[in-house]
Amino acid sequence: MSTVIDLTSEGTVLFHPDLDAMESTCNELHVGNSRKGGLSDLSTISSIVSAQSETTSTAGQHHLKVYLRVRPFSNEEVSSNEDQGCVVLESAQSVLLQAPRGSATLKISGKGIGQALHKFSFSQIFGPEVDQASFFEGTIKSQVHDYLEGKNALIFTYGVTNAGKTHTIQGSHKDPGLLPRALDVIFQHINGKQYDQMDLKPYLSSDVQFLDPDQVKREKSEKAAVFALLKEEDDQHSKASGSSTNTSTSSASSLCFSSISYDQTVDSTETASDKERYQFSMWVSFYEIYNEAVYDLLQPIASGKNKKRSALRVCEDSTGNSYVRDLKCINVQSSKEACKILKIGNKNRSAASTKLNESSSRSHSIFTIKLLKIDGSQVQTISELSLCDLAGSERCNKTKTFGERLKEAGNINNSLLILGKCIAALRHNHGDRMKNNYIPFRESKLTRLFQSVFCGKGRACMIVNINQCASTYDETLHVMKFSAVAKQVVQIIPTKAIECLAPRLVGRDGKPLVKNGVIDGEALESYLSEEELLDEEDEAEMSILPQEDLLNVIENLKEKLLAERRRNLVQEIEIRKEMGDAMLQQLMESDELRSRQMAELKESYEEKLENTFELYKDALKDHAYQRALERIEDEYVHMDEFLDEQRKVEELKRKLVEAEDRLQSSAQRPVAVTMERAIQCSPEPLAQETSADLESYQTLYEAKCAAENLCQEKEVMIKSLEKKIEELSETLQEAGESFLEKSAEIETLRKSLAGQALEINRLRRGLAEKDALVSSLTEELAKLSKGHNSQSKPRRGLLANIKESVTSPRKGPLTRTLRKAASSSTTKKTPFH
Ligand SMILES: Nc1ncnc2c1ncn2[C@@H]1O[C@H](COP(=O)(O)OP(=O)(O)OP(=O)(O)O)[C@@H](O)[C@H]1O
Repeated sequence: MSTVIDLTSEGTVLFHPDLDAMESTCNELHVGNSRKGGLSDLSTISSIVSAQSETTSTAGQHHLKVYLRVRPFSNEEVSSNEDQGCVVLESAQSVLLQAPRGSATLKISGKGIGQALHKFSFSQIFGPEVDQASFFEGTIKSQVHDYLEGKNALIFTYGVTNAGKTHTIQGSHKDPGLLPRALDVIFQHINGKQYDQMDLKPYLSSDVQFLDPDQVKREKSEKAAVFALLKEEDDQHSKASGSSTNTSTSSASSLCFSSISYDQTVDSTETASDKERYQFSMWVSFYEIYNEAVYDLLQPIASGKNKKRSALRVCEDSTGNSYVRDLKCINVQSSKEACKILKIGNKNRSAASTKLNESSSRSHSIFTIKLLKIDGSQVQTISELSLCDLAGSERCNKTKTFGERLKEAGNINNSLLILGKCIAALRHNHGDRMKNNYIPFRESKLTRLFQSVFCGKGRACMIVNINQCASTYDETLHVMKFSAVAKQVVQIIPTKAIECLAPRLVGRDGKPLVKNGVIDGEALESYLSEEELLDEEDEAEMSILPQEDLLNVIENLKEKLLAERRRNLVQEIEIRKEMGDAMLQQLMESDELRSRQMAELKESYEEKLENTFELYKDALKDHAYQRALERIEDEYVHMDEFLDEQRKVEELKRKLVEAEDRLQSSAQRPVAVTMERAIQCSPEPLAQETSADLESYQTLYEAKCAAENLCQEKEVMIKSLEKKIEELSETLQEAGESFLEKSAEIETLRKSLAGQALEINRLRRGLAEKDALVSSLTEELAKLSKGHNSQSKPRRGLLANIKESVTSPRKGPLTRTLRKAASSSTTKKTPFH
């Protein structure tokens, strides 16, 4: 597919949402077919694109930063001839990709599809020689500083397996990556200003929960339990190795760092006294999205073969922001503690083997750091920094996956595809303000969780990791095309972001604690989404409610349920009716269209037939006329010549008659003998007379011979004329036969037309039957819906359970829900302090 670069539009490129079509800013060059100066031409386009990209970043608008990191070759790669110069770093912003021998790209470019050379531009490119510290400095350091100022940030890595994503995010013990470095910057900033109580905790997507002493106790024991996981592992390691030295090189067990130093100056508008006033509380969580299910990486994995990890739900709060429900969020007091959390999570991370990389991670892992900025007992801001290590972006065919692995690969590809679609739609919407394309955030867990950042609640930054291996060139090219689109995304971040992010403080059960200084129970309804409300009620204690209250609650719920069902049913009927109408309309339209098309077809066939018939007739006439002309030309004798000849023949005939007469008069003497004798011995007068006769005879004889010759010639001519006439008549006969054949053909075509007309009639009849069927179905549907309305039979499920909970002393979750609901309705309003 070729790149379409449209320099007239603001976004400069047109593209398909499909990833294969995402070739936006990549500038493809024809190898061996480049016009003179082609490279410079395209470079110009590229620079226009980048210039536009950078200059449109007005206040509040930021182009998504897309950084490229090229990892160095490993020794094995060098020895297996992976280095074929596929990646050429042109400058700090542009890179060339040259298809190597054997790559699919080169093969198809050889067939004239696509190109062998591609050029891409990035916010910044980091070559293989760039170390972790410089990479951190050049990429996310400024974002970490913004984060300390209360702004949200999302950093995600994208690339094929083995491209260096995990190395970039986590790094190793000796060479820590972005996450440990970010943690270090954060802790150096908040050092000495930590809020050491654990009674303020992030809640839902961006609120804060006030914990009572019991809850604080539970938090502490949960934290201890999580850290105990690492202790267990350490113990196992030391037992296994028989010494206290851990020599493992896996990132999961070796990540701990000690020697990071930075310039810790954080640009801030705050005064020194402001800075001193604030305290910070930091909470981290670590989870993964694997096969479209979210798992808490800090949840201990139950032992036993059939024990499955329980997946967490992605919910939305009343502001529409997604969060992972029941995700562990652990308070950390130092970067060391945070790193331990990372280590624990890594241990749990699913990483089964694929053909490409034994330790490849096929899940998206997300490490989130929430920072509360506290002024006394008031939470000023809550900011969130998420680092997401996306799963390898290679496609199923490359990894040769089967069964469960295929499903896994499909899910990875799907969520990355949805991410691609969202990015493309975001870019498209910005490019054309008139269009407001649907952005499919909700189609995958990953994009649901990223949605708020992409929609202005923070700044996102994408790190594209690539290797330079020839064998993964095609996948790498795919990654680059994806990033080319991402680079065009513009994020619009409200300038008053900090105020917007000021969190709400909620109580033990998640209810907002304050409204005009008083607890507001009613606000709870609007604050939590319906789904959330029910979920929260699940956990309420209900068994202590008196039976009467419970029955009331049940009645209430029953009424709500019935009303909801009625509403749903009406909606369903309406939708079905609309669909039926639409289908009918469509059928009618298509029938009309078909009839019209058939009539047009018939007309055009008839016209064609008539034209062909006329053509044949004309051709036959022409042919006959030409043949006749040819014959006339061949046999044409001028009239004068013909009359002359006739006259000569008449003359000769006359002479012949005279000669015969004379011959009769001298019949007693045979001419020849007399002549001879007269010549030899006769007297003079006789001789004279005889010689005159002889001369006359001779002339006559010659004339007779000439006349005979002429007659013969004429006879020959007459015969040849007769022959020609015969031939002419044969030709005419042939022409007549071919005319008859053509007429027969025309007749057959006419018959087939009549057959088609019959078929049309049959189709029409079929359509009428279908119409009848549709109307009968519609009637049936109407009847059904009436019947449904009148039936409205109660379902067991929820009500049965509720009733069961009333009669049974067992504490089920629903019982608890009702109890809590009832207790919340009777709660006294108390002022907040
Ligand atoms: N910049 C770099 N410098 C040196 N080595 C690197 C660099 N980037 C990656 N590596 C090495 O390359 C190998 C693969 O890297 P890594 O595991 O981070 O890839 P990945 O993209 O995360 O793969 P996966 O998708 O399977 O998780 C590792 O051995 C890593 O140490």
